[in-house]
Amino acid sequence: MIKINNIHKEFDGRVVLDGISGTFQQGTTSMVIGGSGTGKSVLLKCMIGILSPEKGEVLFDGRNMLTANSEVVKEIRREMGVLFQGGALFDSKTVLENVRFPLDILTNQSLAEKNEQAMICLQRVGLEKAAHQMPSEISGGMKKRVGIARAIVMNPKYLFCDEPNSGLDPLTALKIDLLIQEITDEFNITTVVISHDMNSVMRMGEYIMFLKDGKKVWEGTNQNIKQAELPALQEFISTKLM
Ligand SMILES: Nc1ncnc2c1ncn2[C@@H]1O[C@H](COP(=O)(O)OP(=O)(O)OP(=O)(O)O)[C@@H](O)[C@H]1O
Repeated sequence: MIKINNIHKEFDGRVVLDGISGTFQQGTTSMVIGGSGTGKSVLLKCMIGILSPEKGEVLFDGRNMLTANSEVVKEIRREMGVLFQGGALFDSKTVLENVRFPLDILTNQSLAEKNEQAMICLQRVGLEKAAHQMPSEISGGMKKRVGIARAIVMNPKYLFCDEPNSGLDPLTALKIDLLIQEITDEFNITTVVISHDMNSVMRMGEYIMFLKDGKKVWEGTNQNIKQAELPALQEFISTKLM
């Protein structure tokens, strides 16, 4: 479980996150949604430790990432998988080498062990046949799946996905959503997804946090989001479903 408490983040005196709190449960796909520039990516970066908020707590099963000693921070980082927007693959590495990369830098395993683990993850996302291809030779949806395989190669307890569907056609987007949900269930991961895509929100949002102007203005589930009476949320839903 990840709990965030009262997260504040400013850039040059401009408040971008204004006291965000919420709980992301284990084995659940949670979503952070909101319009452009409302602070979703900054929140994700504060949660994964790329940015430091001025105030607040980010608790990974009780361990506060912001005040923990460097050993604990390292331990939490090793338990995290991140799927970056656009996949963020290394163009000069093969698919297999991309997936193996976290093992290369974070473990002392032999090459054979690392390749085996990377292949298991590639099989899990249905891409074992593409192992020796270069990223430039595969489609956008396949790149996302490689990104997912890389994000799970260290058996993460926490999975963060920044706009996993951006740039994909609806059918491929659906497949990526299902894959993220299946993996979350199968490995009992605490998954946090940032998305603009209302179809994804309706499919995956077991817990949804809606941000507006750096504030959490609503939280709920995909079961009750359409009944929410907040005008800003209704507007967001109606424009995204058009
Ligand atoms: N490193 C930074 N320095 C200064 N301002 C930043 C920085 N990163 C983000 N911001 C500002 O913080 C605000 C929130 O940005 P953020 O990227 O979190 O929005 P978002 O909700 O993810 O939007 P989008 O859906 O368009 O990606 C924006 O006004 C952005 O310009």
